[in-house]
This record gives sequence, C-alpha cells and structure tokens, in this order.
Amino acid sequence: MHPIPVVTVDGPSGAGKGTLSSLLAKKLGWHFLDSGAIYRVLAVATLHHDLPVDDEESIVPLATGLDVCFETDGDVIRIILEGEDVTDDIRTEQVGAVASKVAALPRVREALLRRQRAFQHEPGLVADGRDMGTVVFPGATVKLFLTASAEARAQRRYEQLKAKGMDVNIARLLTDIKARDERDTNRSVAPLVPAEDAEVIDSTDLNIDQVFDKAMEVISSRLNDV
Ligand SMILES: Nc1ncnc2c1ncn2[C@@H]1O[C@H](COP(=O)(O)OP(=O)(O)O)[C@@H](O)[C@H]1O
Ligand SMILES: Nc1ccn([C@@H]2O[C@H](COP(=O)(O)OP(=O)(O)O)[C@@H](O)[C@H]2O)c(=O)n1
Repeated sequence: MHPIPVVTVDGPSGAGKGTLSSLLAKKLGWHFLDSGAIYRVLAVATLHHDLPVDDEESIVPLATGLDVCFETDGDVIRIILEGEDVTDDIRTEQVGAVASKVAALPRVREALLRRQRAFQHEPGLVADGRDMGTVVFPGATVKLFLTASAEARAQRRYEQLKAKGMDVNIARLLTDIKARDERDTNRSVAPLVPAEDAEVIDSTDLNIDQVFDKAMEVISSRLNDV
C-alpha cells in the first residue's frame, strides 16, 4: 500500500503560504490543512478563557479538547470554535501574536499533533504551517519552504488587512512581523526552519502565478518519481 501523499508548505508570516496551499489543494483535488488557523483558534480560546499566554498547564487541556471544526462554504473555509464562527476574528495581528506565543509551549504543540495528522486523507493533503515538513509530516512526498523579505511580507499583509477594512499601520506591521519571525525561529521546539529536503522558494520578486508555477514544477517532478 502506498502512503497518502502530502505536500508541505512552511515559511514565515505573509510569505504567501495560505494562498499557495489553497491553490495547490484545488489544482490537485487534495485536502488542505491550515495549521496556523488551529494555533490562531487556540489563541482566541486562550483570550476567551482569560488565561495568561505562558500558562502551559491550563492551555494544554484547552488544546487537547479544542472544539473546532472547519466547514467548507464554496471557496471559503469557515472556522467554528465552540459553535461560534471565528473565521474573521482569528485573522487579526493581535491574535497572530498570541498564537505565536501559545505555539512556543512544547506540550501545547504535542497536544495538537494528532489533530493535524488526522487531516491526511486520500487522495492527498496540502499542509500549510511552520513545522509541517520538519515535525508533523516528516515523511511528506514534497516539501516546500516559501519565504520573502520582511518588507515584502509587511506590505502584503498591509494590503490584505486594508482590503478587509481594518485600520492598519505599515511600520507597526513590519515590527510585528519581525517579532513573530524572531519568536517562531528561536523557540526551542519545532522552530521555523526549512526541512533538509525542502525546496526553498523566495517569493519577494514573484507574483502569485509565478510562485504557483514554480511549486507545481517541483511537485510534478517529485510525484513522477514516486
Ligand atoms: N507572490 C505574491 N505576491 C504578492 N502578493 C502575494 C503573493 N503571495 C501572496 N500574496 C498576498 O499576500 C497576502 C498574504 O498571503 P498569505 O497567503 O495569507 O500568507 P501566509 O499564509 O504565508 O501568511 C495575501 O493578501 C495574498 O494575496
Ligand atoms: N504549524 C504551525 C503553524 C502556525 N504556528 C504559529 O501560529 C502563528 C500563526 O500562524 P499563521 O500561519 O496563521 O500565520 P500567518 O503566516 O498567516 O501570519 C505563527 O506565528 C506560528 O507561531 C506554528 O507554530 N506552527
């Protein structure tokens, strides 16, 4: 029996992972795991329950019992926490910052492992995150690491949040992105690094179509090899 194929897309905030992963999942007709959304939902739950972000003892059971589901609504995936639609609430930079703090707690990451691996279903999975290729799916068929300069990522985030009608400041976004990079890269467990066998794509000077074509080239050649 051949294993269910997995394509992992890891990289820093704003590199375009979510955009690329959902395009790939659509093209391949595979499932999609937005692992960052799970950490973001946990961040919202942590805030709802008024827990300090470093209180590992209390956040681990919250992670284990997290009542979250992903519902497909046309092209949009709606995220439901404890029966409440939090699809838009989880996308703020404030929630992103809290997510990266709770994500630095080793036992919280461990508590979320099985939940993430459960997304591996036929005919295949595209998994988006920070440690998809290194920790969650180390045997993945294809590993991509998508990056871009901090300035390009802040600019993209600025346009994305502004389009949603949010009040945003580009200098503040750049500072936040750098702080998040720092936390994600330097944490002791599952730090943000490309897997040894990952193909690194720098999207600083590439548009979405060019990134997609490059990724499909890598995927097609690897899938032909297995
Ligand atoms: N190659 C690219 N060039 C320009 N903008 C991009 C590119 N890739 C993604 N974007 C835009 O940048 C924003 C952030 O992308 P997203 O996929 O959410 O990043 P990530 O999941 O890595 O945080 C989105 O508004 C997206 O449309
Ligand atoms: N596999 C993952 C995915 C996200 N995360 C954490 O969750 C935060 C939010 O993830 P995200 O992918 O939604 O963030 P963006 O790239 O969209 O900004 C990140 O800053 C990481 O700290 C993680 O630790 N591991």
